[in-house]
Amino acid sequence: MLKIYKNLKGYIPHICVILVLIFAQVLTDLYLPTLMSDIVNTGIMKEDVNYILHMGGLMIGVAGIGIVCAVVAVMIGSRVAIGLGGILRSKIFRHVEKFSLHEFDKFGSSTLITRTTNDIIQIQTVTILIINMMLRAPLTAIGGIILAYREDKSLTIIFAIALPVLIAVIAIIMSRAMPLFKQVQKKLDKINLVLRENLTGIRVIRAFNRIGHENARFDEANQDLTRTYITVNRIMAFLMPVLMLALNVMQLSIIWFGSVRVDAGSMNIGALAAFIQYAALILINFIMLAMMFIFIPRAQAASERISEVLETAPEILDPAEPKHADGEQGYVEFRNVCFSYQGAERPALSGVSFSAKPGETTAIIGGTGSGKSTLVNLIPRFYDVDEGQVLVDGVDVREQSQKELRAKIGFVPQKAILFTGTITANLRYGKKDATDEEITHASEIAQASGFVGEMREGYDTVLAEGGLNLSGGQKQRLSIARALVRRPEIYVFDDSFSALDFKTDARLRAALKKETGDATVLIVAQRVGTVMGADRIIVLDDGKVAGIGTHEEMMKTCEVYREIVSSQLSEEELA
Ligand SMILES: Nc1ncnc2c1ncn2[C@@H]1O[C@H](COP(=O)(O)OP(=O)(O)OP(=O)(O)O)[C@@H](O)[C@H]1O
Repeated sequence: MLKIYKNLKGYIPHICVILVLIFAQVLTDLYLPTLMSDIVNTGIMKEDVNYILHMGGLMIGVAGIGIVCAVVAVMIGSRVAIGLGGILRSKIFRHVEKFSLHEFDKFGSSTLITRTTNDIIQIQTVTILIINMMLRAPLTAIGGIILAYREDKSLTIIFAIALPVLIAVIAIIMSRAMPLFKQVQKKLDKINLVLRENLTGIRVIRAFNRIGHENARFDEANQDLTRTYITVNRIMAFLMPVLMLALNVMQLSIIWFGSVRVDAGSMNIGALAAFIQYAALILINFIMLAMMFIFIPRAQAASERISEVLETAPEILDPAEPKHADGEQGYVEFRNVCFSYQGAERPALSGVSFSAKPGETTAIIGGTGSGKSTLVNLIPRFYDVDEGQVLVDGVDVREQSQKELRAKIGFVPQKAILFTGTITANLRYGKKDATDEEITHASEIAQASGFVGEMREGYDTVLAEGGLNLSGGQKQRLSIARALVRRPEIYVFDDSFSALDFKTDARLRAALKKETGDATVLIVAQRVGTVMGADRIIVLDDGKVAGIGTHEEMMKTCEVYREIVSSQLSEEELA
């Protein structure tokens, strides 16, 4: 947790003010019983009404100062805690932005979201408590003991007996509750996971009639959490009564032994009244400290999870001195590339070599899982190769700045991802200053202008989260248009025509050919029809290149390609 609190550097002045305020409030809390003792001894015993009124007024004033200090301290404390939450959220967001896909794969997106939201809220809540209680509780308890000792030394023995017993009871209760609190955190994570999977997979769940199964899965996680919560609360239920019992026993003992001492003339009534108040103050602050320790383990778990994200170094970093590719534009070359995903048994790609030049279309075809997407993901350096080299414009991608490299590429991912906002905003995503003409032109080529024109708001139509209000094919076409607006040197279409019907696919490719005249085009496809016209077809089989050449050459020389062609023809013929 200390690591997390290093982020509070900018709030040091605030924290200093809070500490001063809390110190002042503790002084007022501790001063009040002394004033009351004076009222009893001097005012009431001597029936001096003026003294009572004077001291009563002073008490109200002191209490007022205490209240103001407490309120202002809580207000500033909350600001600091919420500020810390803001800092952490932005740090995680910025750090995660630098992650390579390997780190995303390692964490998974759902836990990254929980860590950025839920975990930070936990820390915020505990920070408010810590700021307000960490100093106040021990200071008041210690100050109370000292002042009580000053009022009457022998009566302080009651504290010496009661407090260790009390600490032992709190320690026993907490030692049982703490591990359960940690479990609660983990079980909350489980519920979040089930819930997220349910929300994102709702269509699949309904289509497969698995609502009952999912309900059972949720109920199991829910009941598990509820059971742990109940056990924790059962244990915690002892805390308050035990503390209240201790408070009452302590006060009873103080009154009993105190009155004996008053009777014997060794103590005055004022001191006894003050003593009772100090006892209450000490105990209440012990309770507060105990409460704080309930929340700390939760925040501890949350801060460990946050630190884990922040301490994960992104695998893909820019070189110290990035090289610029001068002269050559649009050259992509793979030299004996091998690549494996973390923890995978077999390499996703091995010994892949080919080169693509400007003005040429290179198509990549192969069965599912043969490594097509993996191959194109290496061009914008989403992952680093294990062996060999990927060169863009003659320079190894690892030696270029990621920004410069990616600026050269118009990437259309396999899953069309659009953002909440208008269609225009989505199409300008890769080129902020694109003109309206550029946008309509790109949409025409991507065969998107037709359906956009039919929408009531046209290009100003607001897309729902992830483009939910569009069909799969419409999303793909907008995603293609977004890449076209950029007019990059290299186009990468990762199975981007799969959701289009044959006619639209053909029209789009014909328009694309004219548009991408001088650029380098890489197309990943499943359909032979999409790749047939390419200058070069790379046939992948189980991560290895099974053949490279034109359609005609491949038909003659590549068995795997012939199999793909014949399987598709027969499928279409059968249909
Ligand atoms: N993020 C990942 N982590 C681990 N393994 C992965 C990951 N992505 C892909 N793989 C594995 O790498 C291999 C190649 O996957 P890839 O996505 O490149 O295939 P593909 O040819 O594009 O398949 P498809 O046509 O189904 O999209 C597969 O065996 C797959 O299971």
